Amino acid sequence: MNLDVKRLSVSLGRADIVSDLSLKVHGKQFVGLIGPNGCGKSTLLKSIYKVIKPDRGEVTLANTDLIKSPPKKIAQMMGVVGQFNDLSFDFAVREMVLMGRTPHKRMLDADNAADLALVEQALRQVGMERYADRSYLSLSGGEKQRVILARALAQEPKFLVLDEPTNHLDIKYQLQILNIVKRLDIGVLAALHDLSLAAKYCDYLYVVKQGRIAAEGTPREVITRRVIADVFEVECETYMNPVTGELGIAYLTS
Ligand SMILES: Nc1ncnc2c1ncn2[C@@H]1O[C@H](COP(=O)(O)OP(=O)(O)OP(=O)(O)O)[C@@H](O)[C@H]1O
Repeated sequence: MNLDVKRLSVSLGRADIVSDLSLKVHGKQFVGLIGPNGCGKSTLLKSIYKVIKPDRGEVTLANTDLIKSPPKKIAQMMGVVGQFNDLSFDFAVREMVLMGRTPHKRMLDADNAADLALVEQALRQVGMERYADRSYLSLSGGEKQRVILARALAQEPKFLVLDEPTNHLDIKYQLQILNIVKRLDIGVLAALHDLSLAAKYCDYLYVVKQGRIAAEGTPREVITRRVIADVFEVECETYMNPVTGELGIAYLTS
């Protein structure tokens, strides 16, 4: 299932936040968006999952026009884990995750045993099965994040959009969540702040600067001294980690 964003522009208030931006996720690629605070990553993702209406451009997922399609049709294909997960009303954790099944149901359809089994499985995947009866609002930030991912997993998405999915998570759960997402073997577009995690998990990266793509390529192609200095205004050296064989980044700006 390919995601194709073509020449997308979004303005908020009077400011141009995303300008003529194009990107692609091919098939089951895990694609990362990296870039400094305020560069437009969330705005771009929100235009993809329909919270913001872009001024111009096209967004298609498997040839479905996401800008024109009804939200329910999109939710049958795409799961979303946004950046802020607070609610005005409280729900039990199990109810929250059950909401992931809604796009696959008709109005007034009751939840069935298969739905509940998917919910239990999703909660187990994120290590939250013991919290099923807890109130969602009583959870810590990291626990909420894992429940929101469980809701997206219960949705059985064919494509996932993640906005800083490891925000709030300790290192165990950062790795666990990204491993779960990677193993789903579906297309993923994720905004990530941690460049080492982006390098470890992403097949391809887009670097966003002031609402435009400043660089794109594999992690080794784009996480370079020059790009990091240009986009993040931080001096660094990159190296091959001798223990893991992965790309390492040593930050030198004091
Ligand atoms: N309603 C709005 N009116 C004007 N500007 C806005 C509005 N909403 C967001 N912005 C601005 O748009 C810019 C991009 O915000 P966005 O949340 O997309 O950035 P981001 O790259 O996701 O940042 P972060 O890494 O901090 O999450 C920011 O400068 C933000 O202040």
